[in-house]
Amino acid sequence: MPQILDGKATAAEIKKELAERVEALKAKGVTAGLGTVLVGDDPASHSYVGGKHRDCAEIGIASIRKDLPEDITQEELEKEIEDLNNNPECTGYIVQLPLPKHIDTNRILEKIDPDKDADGLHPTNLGRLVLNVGDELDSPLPCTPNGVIELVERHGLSWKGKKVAVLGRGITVGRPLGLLLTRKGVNATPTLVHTGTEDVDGALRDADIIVAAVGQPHNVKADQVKDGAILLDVGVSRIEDPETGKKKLTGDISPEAIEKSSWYSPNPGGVGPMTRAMLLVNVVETAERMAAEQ
Ligand SMILES: Nc1nc2c(c(=O)[nH]1)N[C@@H](CN(C=O)c1ccc(C(=O)N[C@@H](CCC(=O)O)C(=O)O)cc1)CN2
Repeated sequence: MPQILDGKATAAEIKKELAERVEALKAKGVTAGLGTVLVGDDPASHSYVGGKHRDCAEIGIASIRKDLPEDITQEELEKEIEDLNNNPECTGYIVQLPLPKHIDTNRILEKIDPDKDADGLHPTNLGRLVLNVGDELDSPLPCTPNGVIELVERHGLSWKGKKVAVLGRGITVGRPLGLLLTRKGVNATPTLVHTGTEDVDGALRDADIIVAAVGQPHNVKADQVKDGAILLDVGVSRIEDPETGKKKLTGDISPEAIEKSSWYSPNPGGVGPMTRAMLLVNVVETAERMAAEQ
């Protein structure tokens, strides 16, 4: 019977720890403040950003919210970014992804002040992750990959020496996760599996741990998973529930594959809540660095 990697409970534990650090910052006269930039009307993005602000309120972090129209120009959006760079009440911020197609996302990410980058997606911070394999990092880590690592470790499991197949090579999950897995404190051996991979089945069957982040419902099948593997389900899809006829969230891993695992993260309730918790970690750590420099 597979055991559950409980993201909700683990995120709650992390938030409790962070609330104490937020209080300690306040005692030093520093209030951490998260800014969010949300462009357009995508309901899922609105719901994620709403969740981020609720989390902040729960642990005493202030909120600055910029909800902007779908037809905003690149130049106007860059001005909004500049505004957050210069706002002392905003100690860290994120630009909710994806952005509309007419916006150059990489140029926007590059405009974020790397010292206020709460998502760890600025090229300087990704570069620090590439350059520094061994020592403690004093820069933010991308939230979902960091949440995946933490979720496994907080259940008493280790990545050390494990063969890990990461399904997907996107910028918010697959690519940075590959970098995190090879850090000296983690010491796993990742294989990035993507649309150009010839032997997908072989790579998955060989893996001790599979992280699936493609957003295709039940894409990982039982015959692709070795008995006792650990399965982390990151991708999200909305499918029709055959019993109710209503849309429901589901992950990339099929129920039959989960049956063969030793541990799995449910979706929803696994990596999603950890993504939110790791954002709070970045906001608190950024504010702590600012406080230390005062
Ligand atoms: N700037 C960023 N954009 C996006 C990121 C990111 O890390 N930074 N990741 C995703 C979306 N995301 C956060 O922004 C996110 C996704 C899912 C969840 C979550 O808690 N999901 C719940 C289910 C929620 C529901 O019921 O709708 C779960 O898995 O239990 C949180 C955050 C893309 N964009």
